[in-house]
Amino acid sequence: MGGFDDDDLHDYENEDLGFDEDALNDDEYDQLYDALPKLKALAKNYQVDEKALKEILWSNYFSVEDSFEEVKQNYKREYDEYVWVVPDGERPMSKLELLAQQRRERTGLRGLRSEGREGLSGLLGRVKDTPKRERVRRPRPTETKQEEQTTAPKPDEQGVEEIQKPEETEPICLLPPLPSTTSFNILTTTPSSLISLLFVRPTEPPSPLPNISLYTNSDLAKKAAANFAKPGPDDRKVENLTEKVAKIKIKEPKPVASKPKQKINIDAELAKKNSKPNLSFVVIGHVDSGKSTLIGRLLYDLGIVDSKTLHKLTKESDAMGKSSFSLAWIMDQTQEERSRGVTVDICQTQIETPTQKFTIIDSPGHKDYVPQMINGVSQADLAVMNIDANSFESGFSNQGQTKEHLTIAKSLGIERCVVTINKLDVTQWSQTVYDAICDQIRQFLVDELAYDAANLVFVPTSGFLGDNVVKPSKNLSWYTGPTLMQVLEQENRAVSHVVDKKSPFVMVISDIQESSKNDELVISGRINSGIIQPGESVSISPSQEVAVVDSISITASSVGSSVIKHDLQKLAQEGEFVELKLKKLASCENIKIGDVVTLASNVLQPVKKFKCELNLFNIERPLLVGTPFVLFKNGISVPSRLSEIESIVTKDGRSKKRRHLSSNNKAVVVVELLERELPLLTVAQHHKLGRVVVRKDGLSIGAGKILELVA
Ligand SMILES: Nc1nc2c(ncn2[C@@H]2O[C@H](COP(=O)(O)OP(=O)(O)OP(=O)(O)O)[C@@H](O)[C@H]2O)c(=O)[nH]1
Repeated sequence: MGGFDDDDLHDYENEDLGFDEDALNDDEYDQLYDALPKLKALAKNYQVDEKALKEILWSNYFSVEDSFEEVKQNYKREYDEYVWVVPDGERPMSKLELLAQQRRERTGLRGLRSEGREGLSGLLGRVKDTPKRERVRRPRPTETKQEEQTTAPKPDEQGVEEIQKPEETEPICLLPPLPSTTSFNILTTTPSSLISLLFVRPTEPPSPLPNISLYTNSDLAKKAAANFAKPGPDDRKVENLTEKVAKIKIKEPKPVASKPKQKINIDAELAKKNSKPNLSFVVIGHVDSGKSTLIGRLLYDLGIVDSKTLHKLTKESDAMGKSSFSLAWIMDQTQEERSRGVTVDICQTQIETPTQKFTIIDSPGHKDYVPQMINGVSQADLAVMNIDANSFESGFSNQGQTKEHLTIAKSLGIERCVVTINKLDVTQWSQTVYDAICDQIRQFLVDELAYDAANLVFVPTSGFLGDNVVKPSKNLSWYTGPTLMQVLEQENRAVSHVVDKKSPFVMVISDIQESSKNDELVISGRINSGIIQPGESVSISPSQEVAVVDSISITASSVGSSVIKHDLQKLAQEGEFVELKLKKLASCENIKIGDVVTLASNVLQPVKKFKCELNLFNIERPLLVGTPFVLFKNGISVPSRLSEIESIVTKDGRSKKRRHLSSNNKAVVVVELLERELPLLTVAQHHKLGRVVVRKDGLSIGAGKILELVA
């Protein structure tokens, strides 16, 4: 793969890459016209034209079976009686075939095409060749190593991999070049925005975490070599990768003293913390479904927001003509959010009941703020999908965000989901409406996203009036299940797990507060794995800055009290949202949101490329090697491109070569980050941090699991 600059990306936007019939060599022409009638016969009941069939054959290496699979996936079937099937021998000729026939008539040549027709072999596109001239055959991915060795070019045959003598000896006369085929448009009949993901249930459990091993200098090379030592189906590629991974250079961090300030009994401290399970949940859903109001109501009814505060917010919202937003303003705190009545960024708050702890993340529902919503989901264990019962269809349609949010949540490793059917006051508390919505959402979650039905809970609510949020509702007499708060307590117990204190410490920075001192900074985020104590030294990737953790604090409110407490911690553990005060930094400027903090003894090396299993949603244009997109990871976005398509994975688990990716494909690909390196973990190292979302032109087009890091 050669270099790729910004100009290339702009060029790509206006260019149709991929199939060009004129560029086929003779061998490919033979294969195309051998396979085309067979594919046409199979696809006769599908709304697909001949040009598209040719392109599909080309992209599937002329395999009729694979091409037909692609036709079935991407093209509508039409009723037999509407299809006028012309017998092959009588059908009108395409422009290409007409030219070929003219040529045959002039040369008297016979070709190889099956079914009694003369083939195009040796005729089209090669017309400028003289009969004596040797032809070049391009390599095919299915060719074996051995074949490559026997056909390896000699030094004086640069670029020529196999020399074929022409079989025909008759003189070939020249024809004008064929008009070029320009468009590559095989997915135009695909519904444009239906989001649907073929999700394969991960084999590893969602939590607790598998052991994460962050590699030190020599570990990395050893581990990579060991991983790749076993022979695989694609040995040659694996060997190359091993070589690349082994060459990763790891910067040695500057030595910083790493000793906890205080000697504590770690097990006792962890036992104390774990006596209260801790759940982080994100509220997602279509714009205006009532997410902020629902959270505001929860906080108010738990006594965390007092009447005085709510009264003040009601007066302020009244003054702005937005009185219905008073509860929402508990979470929507910025001027922009309040004046527009729309949540713009995530807002997070921690609360503590007598028996449990919760982190609540409010996310934006507007389609322009999906990146912020992705950030919120990546910090949560559980999603609460909030549905507006009064306008369910607009949120659930392909233009709405309900399906997109659910798809992203599942792709980012959220295995449990609570669905609140909200604003039921507007539907006169109708059970029929509630049941119908539950059925549709359940079907989507189970059938399309492969959620386990046992991990889904449905709750009817009115956030505005407070029905069934914390207090049971008198209006919902037909509902006998738990309130939303009771469901959250059940879920907290279900997801809680014992933290492995030996897991390496990893934390993604979600916020930074500057300090008046040059070598100090306060960073906050959720601890993704392991434990940390004041006094220990940390490394921050990608800059590899090192610092000492001076103090650790947690900010939370207790149920029944509106006082917000900032508690200093002797130790912090996985799952907690913390503020770390860092000292002795050589430079604060290099530290950014999305950076990854590890212990200084476990440096995480940033990379520019990674291999990943990419699950595509419904997309309008095929993805080809070189296609640019934006990668979302750790709360930041990075311009990237598809660097290599290794294979696509069929529904029955077989892998196939393919030159492009289309809707709902699952593929193993290599992604290249274009502007900066990122510190990444594979999905085997961390179930959640090893996942990415990709977007293009403002739409989420797919999600991936990182399989390997490539230098
Ligand atoms: N009738 C009724 N109205 C509600 C309910 N919940 C919220 N609303 C109203 O719906 C509007 C939007 O509420 P928000 O809480 O801002 O909605 P949101 O989902 O947080 O909005 P975004 O974050 O911008 O997507 C406000 O006018 C609320 O008063 C409810 O249960 N019943």
